Amino acid sequence: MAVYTQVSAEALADFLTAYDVGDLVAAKGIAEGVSNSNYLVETTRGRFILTLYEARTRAEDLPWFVALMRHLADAGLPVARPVAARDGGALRRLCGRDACLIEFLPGVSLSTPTEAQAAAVAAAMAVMHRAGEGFAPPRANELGQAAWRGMAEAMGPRLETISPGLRARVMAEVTALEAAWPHALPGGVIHADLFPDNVLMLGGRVTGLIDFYFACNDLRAYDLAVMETAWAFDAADRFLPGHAAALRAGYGGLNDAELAAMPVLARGACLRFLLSRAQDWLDTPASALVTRKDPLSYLRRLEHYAS
Ligand SMILES: Nc1ncnc2c1ncn2[C@@H]1O[C@H](COP(=O)(O)OP(=O)(O)O)[C@@H](O)[C@H]1O
Ligand SMILES: N[C@@H](CCOP(=O)(O)O)C(=O)O
Repeated sequence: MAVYTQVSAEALADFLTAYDVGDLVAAKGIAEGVSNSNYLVETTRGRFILTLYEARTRAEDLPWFVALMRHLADAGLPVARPVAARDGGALRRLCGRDACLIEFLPGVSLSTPTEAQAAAVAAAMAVMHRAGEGFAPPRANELGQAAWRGMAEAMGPRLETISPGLRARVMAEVTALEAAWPHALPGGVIHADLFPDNVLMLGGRVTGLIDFYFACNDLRAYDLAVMETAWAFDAADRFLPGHAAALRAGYGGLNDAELAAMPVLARGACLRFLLSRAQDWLDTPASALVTRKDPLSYLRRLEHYAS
């Protein structure tokens, strides 16, 4: 359960007075998520998501994320709009954190998506990439290829406490990807974390693309590669070729260079999530109500591409 910051009913009711959203009826911490604290808030006027931003999300990036969510919602994508307070601002402070009240979207996250559902989400990603063309300024990917060596070195020998040999394997992969990374592919605004738990669906319809807090400018095909590592493996980390093919068909329009680079991009995506999961594995405070994700699941997926 991702609730790092506990919000009392009194503090929440007071927070809501800054908005024209009615009075507090109920609030519950949300079980899903890893990075930030989220509450489902019900008021006399409807439902909202309250997000309190934790350490990994930098305060100076928040206006960019808010602007991007609005830009994509304006373009017709199923992206939640941050709610403006009476003073016009979308970002406020609550319990010592930056906080945002966000439109609630219908739908559920899938644990075992079908090929058709994967294709529908990849198609939505392609629309999102096109909608991002008009969005500026660019934001660098802080967890992109250039960051991986530093992330790995910062954990250093502690990687061995997760699994013996992990440090050497990670460093070898960092080096291999530094040599092989296809920097010249088409770039743009990408989501960078479009896992099944960041998509809401009703049947075959995509009703929500959420959690834009890793969004940035990077290679578009890398965004699809991130999706492949998350949507095209089963719970035992076995590759699902039908899902991978459905993702590429749903996205459409990859050029030859992008198609040829997909295995390298997918290795990079695996390394990125292996590294961030390892950080969380080693650093999550015991008091946090959060289910840490298994870094070694992403090592097994990495070996699929690297072997
Ligand atoms: N706009 C929204 N509408 C409905 N549910 C949402 C919305 N935003 C988040 N959620 C719910 O909250 C959960 C955690 O949100 P998420 O942004 O993924 O958190 P984190 O940043 O911690 O990963 C999601 O899995 C979803 O269940
Ligand atoms: N999708 C990542 C976790 C990132 O956390 P999120 O809750 O912000 O999506 C992973 O699976 O490692």
